Amino acid sequence: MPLSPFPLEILTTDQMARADRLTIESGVPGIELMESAGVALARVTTRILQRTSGRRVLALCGPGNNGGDGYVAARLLKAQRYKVKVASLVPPDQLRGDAARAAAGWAGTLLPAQECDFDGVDLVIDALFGTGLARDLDLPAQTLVNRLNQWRRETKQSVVSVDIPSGVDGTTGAIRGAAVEADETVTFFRVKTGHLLLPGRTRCGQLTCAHIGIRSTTLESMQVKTFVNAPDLWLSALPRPKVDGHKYTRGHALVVSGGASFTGAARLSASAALRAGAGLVTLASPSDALLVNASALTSVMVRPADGAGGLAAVLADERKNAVAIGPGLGVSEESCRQVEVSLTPQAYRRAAVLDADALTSFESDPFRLWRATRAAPGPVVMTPHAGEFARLFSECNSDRALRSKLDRARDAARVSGAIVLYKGPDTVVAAPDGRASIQATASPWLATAGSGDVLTGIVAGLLAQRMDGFLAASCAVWMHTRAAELFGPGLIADDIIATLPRVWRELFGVAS
Ligand SMILES: NC(=O)C1=CN([C@@H]2O[C@H](COP(=O)(O)OP(=O)(O)OC[C@H]3O[C@@H](n4cnc5c(N)ncnc54)[C@H](O)[C@@H]3O)[C@@H](O)[C@H]2O)[C@@H](O)CC1
Ligand SMILES: Nc1ncnc2c1ncn2[C@@H]1O[C@H](COP(=O)(O)OP(=O)(O)O)[C@@H](O)[C@H]1O
Ligand SMILES: [K+]
Repeated sequence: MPLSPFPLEILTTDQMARADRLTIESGVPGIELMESAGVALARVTTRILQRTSGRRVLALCGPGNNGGDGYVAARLLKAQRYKVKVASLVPPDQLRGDAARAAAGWAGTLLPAQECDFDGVDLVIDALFGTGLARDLDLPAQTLVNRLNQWRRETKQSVVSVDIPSGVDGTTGAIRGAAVEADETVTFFRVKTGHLLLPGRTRCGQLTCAHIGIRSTTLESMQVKTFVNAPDLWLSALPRPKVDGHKYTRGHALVVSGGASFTGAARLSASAALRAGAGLVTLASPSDALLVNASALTSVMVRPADGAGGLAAVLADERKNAVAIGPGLGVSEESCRQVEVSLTPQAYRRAAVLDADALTSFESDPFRLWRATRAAPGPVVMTPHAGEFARLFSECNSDRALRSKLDRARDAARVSGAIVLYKGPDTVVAAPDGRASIQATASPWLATAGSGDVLTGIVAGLLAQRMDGFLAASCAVWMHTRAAELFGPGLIADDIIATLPRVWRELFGVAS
């Protein structure tokens, strides 16, 4: 299990441009960086060509430095006796700076991209646009990209994108008119937000991040707060049971159940909280659901609690240091009151996870919820999916073409004062202090009823063990995905819970 597939920091395109600039100012010539980028690109390309026994390469080169990388790789591949052609989107005399120097080093076939022919080509290098893409592709570029995608689908030949598939916005992950569908993408120094956020993520294919001589220290002045969600981010904060500990030192999570016909969701959360390591888990159940809950649970305790008053009575026990509320709760005024009770300021730092109906119940008055989340005594994690996010954070959700999921989640964290875990295949966790993580792997098997309830429980279990709220939410997302990856096809929500021990074994480095 790799601790992280990439270095942890994720950059915007502006931050990447700054890292380039600082490196060049520190004395490394830009052409050297471009040469290293071309070497990394040629290496990935050669690996694919050897695997597929391909020999004929077409490099599509654009007007900027991304095109420059393409020229360097073309030269290196030709030197290895591959049959290489370059097709340029602009007349080469329009190139400037390092890109012009790289193009001057190309001594082979050069055609206008609009006239290029994909027939007989084994692999295409997409070096049209990289992180300098500033607007939607114009029509000729869109036509070229669409032709390339069609050729790839029909022939099943490979496309390798330089830095980012052309047409994907490197910061938001949005598609600017049209975008290349790549089999592999080679980026440099650090991944960009647009590589990990949808829909850009689906265009990258296999993503690798190459070292080209930019030093990590260039990031020191930038205060990067966006991270790949991987064990490196939170492993040192992961709770471990202590030899001299007991169940109360591992925390006590309280999960709030819905009424008699909606109990399954909260039971999934409760069992997941236990598997995530909470020492004790209690299910607070309406009286009419007590029997069904009690008969379906063994390790989880069940206590009667009717409405907000009943919940307040159960929560009078300070040892219950994390609450999970929302799955199967029902949308109602009483649910709002139960959420407010869960977040009531206390002398001690009780944490809370709000999901599903705990969020939707505040749809008509989100500010009422923000008042409660802002006043809460401990970390609060909200876990909306896209629908719940749109309902609750309509103000943060505007300008979707310009503002990424990451930006919107950060705004939501700022207005609510809570940690926002915005679900989806590209789950973002954003904290009010500006930290954010993006999950870099996804398992489509998670798209199954109840998997969100399990995630809520995992977050609650980690919070009960007093893990930092942002790290607990990020870790929960990773464990949830990892369990789904390990289990694979056929997964239902219960299987995520059953697979958590394997995930723990991996994290603690114990052979299974
Ligand atoms: N600056 C550096 O030191 C390094 C940069 N590298 C490469 O340089 C790339 C960034 O280079 P650039 O900043 O030159 O940017 P790009 O090469 O991504 O594209 C910028 C060029 O495209 C034009 N352009 C932008 N959007 C357009 C659109 N929609 N339609 C038509 N033209 C458009 C711009 O006017 C500019 O001429 C990276 O992606 C990477 O591949 C690498 O060589 C590593 C080192
Ligand atoms: N296609 C997908 N790929 C990866 N993860 C997904 C996908 N679809 C859903 N998920 C994840 O599955 C979970 C579903 O949660 P949610 O929508 O609340 O479902 P439910 O309410 O049924 O539990 C979330 O963690 C979400 O990120
Ligand atoms: K590209």
